[in-house]
Amino acid sequence: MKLALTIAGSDSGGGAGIQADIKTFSAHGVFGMSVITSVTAQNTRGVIGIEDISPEMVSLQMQAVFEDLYPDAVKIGMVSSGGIIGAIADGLKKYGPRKVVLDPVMISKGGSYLLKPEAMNALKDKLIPLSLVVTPNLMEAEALTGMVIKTPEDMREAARKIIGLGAKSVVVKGGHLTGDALDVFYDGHKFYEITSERVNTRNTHGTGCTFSSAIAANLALGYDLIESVKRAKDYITGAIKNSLDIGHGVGPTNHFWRWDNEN
Ligand SMILES: Nc1ncnc2c1ncn2[C@@H]1O[C@H](COP(=O)(O)OP(=O)(O)O)[C@@H](O)[C@H]1O
Ligand SMILES: Cc1ncc(COP(=O)(O)OP(=O)(O)O)c(N)n1
Repeated sequence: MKLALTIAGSDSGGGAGIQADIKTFSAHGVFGMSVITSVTAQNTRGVIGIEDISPEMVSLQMQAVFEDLYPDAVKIGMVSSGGIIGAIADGLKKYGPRKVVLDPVMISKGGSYLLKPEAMNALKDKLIPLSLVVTPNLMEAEALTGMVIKTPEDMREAARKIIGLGAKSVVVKGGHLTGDALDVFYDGHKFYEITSERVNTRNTHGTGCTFSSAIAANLALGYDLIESVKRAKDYITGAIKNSLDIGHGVGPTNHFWRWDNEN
């Protein structure tokens, strides 16, 4: 059995964060574990409350996981504060996992800050250099680079700049552009354009979480990085095509679509 760890926030509505990550790991046949950074009161309509876990408790959760169940891959999502980022960075340096996927979550679709603005520099300086791949959406790539991103060439330029921050590789996600859903992967040497048809749905809650945890699941299974990104793209496309019209707002991705289609 392969093991994957998510270090992220809890979404009470089950569509994003830890809950989306664990469902994604399970759908890949990977045993999921969690280090919870923050508890959000959230549903398909948005976030109504956030309470962070203490940095000390984040460190203890990492200790508990790494000193017994050492993960084959790690995904990092909502990290909220500078103190939590420091605790995660210290844990990563102490335990040394190599396959680390960083989804630099900043603001929810509804506009709530999931990363405190004053923690942006800590994310850049402490977590990006420890990651194998960073997966910003367009707004996150703009915040990391100071660029305005509107075209695939802008996405490639942003990817170059993010490699300049110390990332080993990057996927700039084009989910918020128009036209095909184009993601740009760059490993510092070569660009890959990974495209799918755009699914016409409002139910896209948790897309970034699902995509990054699918990359981590595939890395845990032993696929190389570019193959893991391609397989994650197939997974997220299916999860959006079959997304769930539940709740009264933006519904979540569906992790049971392969199972549903087979049964
Ligand atoms: N409507 C859509 N149709 C197909 N793919 C999409 C759609 N929206 C997002 N994606 C894909 O989902 C993944 C997550 O992207 P995105 O939604 O931009 O992330 P985030 O949730 O971090 O904002 C990317 O692979 C992106 O291309
Ligand atoms: C607890 C928590 N973590 C991350 C997110 C962001 O999720 P994401 O997949 O980027 O999607 P949306 O918020 O944009 O739906 C979150 N909302 N909650």
